Amino acid sequence: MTILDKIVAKKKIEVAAAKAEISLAELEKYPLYDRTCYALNESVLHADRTGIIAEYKRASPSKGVINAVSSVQEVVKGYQDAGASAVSVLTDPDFFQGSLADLTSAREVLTIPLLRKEFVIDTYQIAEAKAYGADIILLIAACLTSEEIRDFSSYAKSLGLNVLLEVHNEEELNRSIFDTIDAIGVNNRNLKDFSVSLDHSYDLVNKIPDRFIKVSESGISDPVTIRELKQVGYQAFLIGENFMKTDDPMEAIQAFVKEL
Ligand SMILES: O=C(O)c1ccccc1NCC(=O)[C@H](O)[C@H](O)COP(=O)(O)O
Repeated sequence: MTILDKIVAKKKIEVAAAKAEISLAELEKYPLYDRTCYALNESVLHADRTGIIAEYKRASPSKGVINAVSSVQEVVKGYQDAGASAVSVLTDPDFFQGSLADLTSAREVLTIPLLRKEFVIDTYQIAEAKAYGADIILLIAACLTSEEIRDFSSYAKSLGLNVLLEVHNEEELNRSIFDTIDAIGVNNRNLKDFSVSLDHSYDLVNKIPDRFIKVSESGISDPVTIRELKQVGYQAFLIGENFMKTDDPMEAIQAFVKEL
């Protein structure tokens, strides 16, 4: 069983428990559910922003605890002030020590798009994303069928959310392209064995149609890499650990941005 299989198995139990506790009808009455989302493409293409989607990440399956002390509001506000185009907040409790409360805390201090970084396997989680403050949902091709990607992205768009599709190889890309997707991210990390290689981004960039925002995800730790990825066609860059592993993620992103 791969780590992704374990995460998805646990997620099914978690989603069933959430549905039993709070119905969809109740979620739809949450104050944040009734709101216009910030547009990911506008923020990424905005001249004053960097293209960085900066992630709040306490822990991960590959690294264990990364940062147990920095508060979510302090960090995401620092990311925004440094010029991030969007912020990503992990909401998985078991493998990443995240929560929906983190998402709402981030929403309270942000005026840029907010991604619910989650393993979505059910439309209920998409409604949750809206109700707890996200503007963007992630659909990971490695744990979804083509039909699920079509249906989930269509439902997300009906709620006014932005959709980021994550792929790791050409097979996943070719079976996952729908007009209800806004951005396509190439994950440089293999979610089955944790190996990281930027070659995945370089290999796939020209196979992604230009109408989608192109995002390179994971394993980015050097501003020079951003310049190189921009040259081949990427507009956005998902970075977590490089900032979160420091004592001061706000200072770390500022220093990084100065070198771009
Ligand atoms: O980060 C992990 O160990 C991981 C393991 C299994 C599934 C997903 C995982 N990470 C999620 C992500 O995609 C990253 O948090 C994100 O792309 C940022 O990556 P990084 O800059 O390398 O922290």
